[in-house]
Amino acid sequence: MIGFCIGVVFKGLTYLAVALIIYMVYKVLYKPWRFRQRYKGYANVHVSPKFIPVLGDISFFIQDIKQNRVFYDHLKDLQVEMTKKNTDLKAETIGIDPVIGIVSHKALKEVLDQSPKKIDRADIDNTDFLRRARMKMAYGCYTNSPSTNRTLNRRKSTSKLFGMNKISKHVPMILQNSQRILKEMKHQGTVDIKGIMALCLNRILMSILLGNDFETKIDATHQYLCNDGTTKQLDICNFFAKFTMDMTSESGNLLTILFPILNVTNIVNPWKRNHKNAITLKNIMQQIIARSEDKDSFWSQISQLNEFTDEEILADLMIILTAGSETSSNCFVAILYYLKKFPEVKQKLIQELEKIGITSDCDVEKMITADNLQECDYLANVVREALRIDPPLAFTLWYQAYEDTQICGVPIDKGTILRQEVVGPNNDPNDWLDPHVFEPNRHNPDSEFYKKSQQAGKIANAYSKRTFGHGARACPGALLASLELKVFTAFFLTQMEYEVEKEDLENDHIGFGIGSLFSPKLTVS
Ligand code: HEM
Repeated sequence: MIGFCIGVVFKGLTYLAVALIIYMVYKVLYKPWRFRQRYKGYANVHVSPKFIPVLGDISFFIQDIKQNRVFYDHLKDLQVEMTKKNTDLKAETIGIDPVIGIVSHKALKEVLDQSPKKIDRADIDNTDFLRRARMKMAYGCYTNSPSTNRTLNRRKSTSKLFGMNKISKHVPMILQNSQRILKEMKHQGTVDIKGIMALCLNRILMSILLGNDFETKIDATHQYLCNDGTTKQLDICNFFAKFTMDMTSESGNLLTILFPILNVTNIVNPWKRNHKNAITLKNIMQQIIARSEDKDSFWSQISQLNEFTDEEILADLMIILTAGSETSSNCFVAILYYLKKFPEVKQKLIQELEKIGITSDCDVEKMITADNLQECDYLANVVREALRIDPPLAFTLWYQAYEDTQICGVPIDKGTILRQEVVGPNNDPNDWLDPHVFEPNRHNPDSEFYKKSQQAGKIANAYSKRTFGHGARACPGALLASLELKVFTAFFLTQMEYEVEKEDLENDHIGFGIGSLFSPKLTVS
């Protein structure tokens, strides 16, 4: 009897092993190989020269990191190559999953013309491989769904609150948080600027979304389950920041790429622990919402509409919190870095700010106002230039073909996943003169640099600027992000002295977009 049972178990295990091998051969080797072979036949599609099983095109990102370059640096070189060859699309495998990158202006225009009927935001929640960490943080949010009427109404209800007239009233609160962070920075001396700015942005967004009294309505700290098995007591903003970091590393976990089922079921660590932290975070947010007296918060305004369920609003606020913190904070780090690297730009900016009275000894609350910042054209162009040269997201979010279609004559099957390229086109030497130089005047049509660019035939159009995406699902937070960046720049530039390490300043392949391992240490005084 025992022998019989062992035999059955052995047979079962053998079948399981064979099934696993067949699955791996099909998914890891055949499917990505087949995808590459198919698109190699099209002259206007870029396919990387070598087939690398398991990692696919992720291997190029890893190579960059090994060479002390920011992980998306190779995309700038690749863009030069692709433009020369009139490439419209890129067929790449992200790990083992095939993805089409929208490269040329022509391809982007064709995609937008086919949206939302044929090509639209992917059904992220219901596509196992797309439902990676960051998107999973806000399961059920509108961002994870194609553009149905309900999705668009949800998007509209929050986007309305991001209009200039609504957000400019937040300038004093953004300033207060900047002052609080500056105090913490001065106290620490040398700071991890990316981490500390992300914290600042978290506080700002929590105030706007959940209520300006959010810190007073909950316990001071909450138990966070760390990935080394220990626990930490963290306040809500540090909780959120740590959670975002752990979710980022979860999305890069090779097992997540090979077995998306782990990512969906959350039954083993680190997925299990991250999932428990997600539940804690949601509970804390629910407590704040229930207790906040701020009738002007996004939560209050949207729930008063009585159009959406509490679950829906909470998921949407969660994705806004995720989408709006690290993006803006990383871009501000890029601004601080580039101002040190290009001191003549910093000088010019300080002169412009001084002209309207924003100086080191001014009353910042009186002088740094939405109206005054509106006057600062050079400041606006500094922000635009940072967003161009080092966009926080190297690509847009995921899109999907909902019918068989074509882009620039290339067949795209129903179900294909797509995304718009950002960092390459933003730095394309075909459109931009000296794209690696931080030159705010390239955005000023009256400047000498702009005229020189035009004479050299470098004429950037809307599709050369991809930082916030294009189309009906482009970033709804662009105005808020730009305003925050202007306030931070005006405030921190005039209220502190800082030094960036020489090694970082001399590295021409550095960048601070999401996922970058670079975080310059700043010495603040
Ligand atoms: C410098 C800062 C930011 C950058 C560079 C940025 C960039 C982007 C990009 C590239 C997308 C994808 C667009 C697409 O898939 O076509 C996106 C989507 C989104 N962003 Fe931003 N973003 C920033 C700040 C913000 C802020 C401050 C908020 C809100 C407070 C925000 C909220 C969102 C949301 C909700 C989406 C999803 C839109 C949808 O699915 O319809 N972002 N962002």
